[in-house]
Amino acid sequence: MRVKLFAEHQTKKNALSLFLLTLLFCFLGSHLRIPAELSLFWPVNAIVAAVIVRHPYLHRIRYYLASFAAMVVNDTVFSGWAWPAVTLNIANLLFIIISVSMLVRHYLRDSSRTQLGNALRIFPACLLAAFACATWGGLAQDMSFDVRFATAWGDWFSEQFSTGLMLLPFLLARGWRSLSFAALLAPGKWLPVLSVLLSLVVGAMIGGAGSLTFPVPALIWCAIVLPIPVTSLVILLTGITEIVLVSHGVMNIQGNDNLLPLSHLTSARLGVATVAISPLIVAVSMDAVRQLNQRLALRANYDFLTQLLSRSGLYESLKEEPFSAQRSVGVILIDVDYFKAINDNFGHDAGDGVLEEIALRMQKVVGSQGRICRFGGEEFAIVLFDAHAAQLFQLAEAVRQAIGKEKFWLQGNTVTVTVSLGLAQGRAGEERDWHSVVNQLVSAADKNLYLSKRNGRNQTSPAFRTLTLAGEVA
Ligand SMILES: Nc1nc2c(ncn2[C@@H]2O[C@H](COP(=O)(O)OP(=O)(O)OP(=O)(O)O)[C@@H](O)[C@H]2O)c(=O)[nH]1
Repeated sequence: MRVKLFAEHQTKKNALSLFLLTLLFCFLGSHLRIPAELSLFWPVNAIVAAVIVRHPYLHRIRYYLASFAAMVVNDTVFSGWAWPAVTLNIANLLFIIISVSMLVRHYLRDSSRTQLGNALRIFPACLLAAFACATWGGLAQDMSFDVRFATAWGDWFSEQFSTGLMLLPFLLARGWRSLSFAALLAPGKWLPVLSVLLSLVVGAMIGGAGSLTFPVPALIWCAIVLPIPVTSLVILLTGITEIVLVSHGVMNIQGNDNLLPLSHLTSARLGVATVAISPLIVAVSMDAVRQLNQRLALRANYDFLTQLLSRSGLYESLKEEPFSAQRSVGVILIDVDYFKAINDNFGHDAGDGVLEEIALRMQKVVGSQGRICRFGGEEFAIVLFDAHAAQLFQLAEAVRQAIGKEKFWLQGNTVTVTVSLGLAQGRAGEERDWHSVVNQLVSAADKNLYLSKRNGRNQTSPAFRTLTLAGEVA
């Protein structure tokens, strides 16, 4: 049974749940204090912010006050603070209010496909929220604990900014339910996670300023192969581990007393190298995306069966043809005669074979004179630029004869296959691109093709003596 902590119209339940949730994480956060007044980790602010962003009806003053009350209670009871419990927690409240205000609208609007956009918004939200929080917290700590403002500000800012940046992407990530845990067990998926672990160990052994960056390439590898929710979890755990290792002196970023006898400079150099590898990994992944796009474009622009241009491929290729209102363009539309009978008598595969063979024969005849495209089903089109009407007609006749003259071999039978053709020719005139010119010529050629069919098939219409340049298409 799932326990729902929040429901839209249950004010008391929502306030109590938020109070208890805040109290629980404040308690945990307080016990991470080492040994000074402030915590090593203060996850409460990011957690409460994420809860409110996920349940936007909690974005109300009363719920912020419930959360604030829990923080004050925790500090009063467990730390014995009185006035500082109020002043310091206003800083925490500022972080929550500012980050929620900057994220709540986008979170509702963004679909799971725009998770990246979501993640990118978290950066400025954490920056501003941490800035405000650190400024108030620094002043409050200066007054209550006599700590220098600059030192306190630095502590607050770095802690809130890093904790927010680590926790919020994880807490706001969508798509957990659609994850397949079996798929995550594939070596390709857990190897990058293992690399993150190894780089943390190596970082701890080498020490020095560069060691913090060692997991970066492995994290980018995770980002490339793992789903966003899992990547955000790995990033969160890596960040927490590094902070804990540094705070406990295991990862010595000062460069002294490291486990291996390596100098400060060696660590820095290794860190720089690690940072340099990361863009390379991103570049490799971008290249893979580009190749995929090219393959998809190729698939859309070419007909799988005949390897001729598809209809969209034809129109796409027309964009490369220099446009001029004076140039003439011709269209030959070709339709196989009684093709249904071929399918019915010899089967669909034999029909496919005929289409492939027709494509080959057309390519032999047309060569580089024009563009051939499979226009659909058993219909083809040839587009020819700057040709006279006579050339267009002669090419159409050559195609018709190349197909009709030599028999086709179908399942041990020789079969004559013929085609009917329709022609149209014109100039751009008022039109602004070849796409619309050719479109209109195809309609005209289709009417002529119908004439060829009606007059007995295996012929070209109009006959040469009646084919004249149609003039301007428009
Ligand atoms: N094998 C095969 N058949 C196809 C393909 N695309 C369309 N067809 C078939 O082509 C046939 C076209 O039939 P119709 O439009 O009746 O024309 P037809 O039999 O060629 O007769 P006419 O055009 O009037 O001479 C249909 O049976 C379609 O199923 C394909 O890719 N492969």
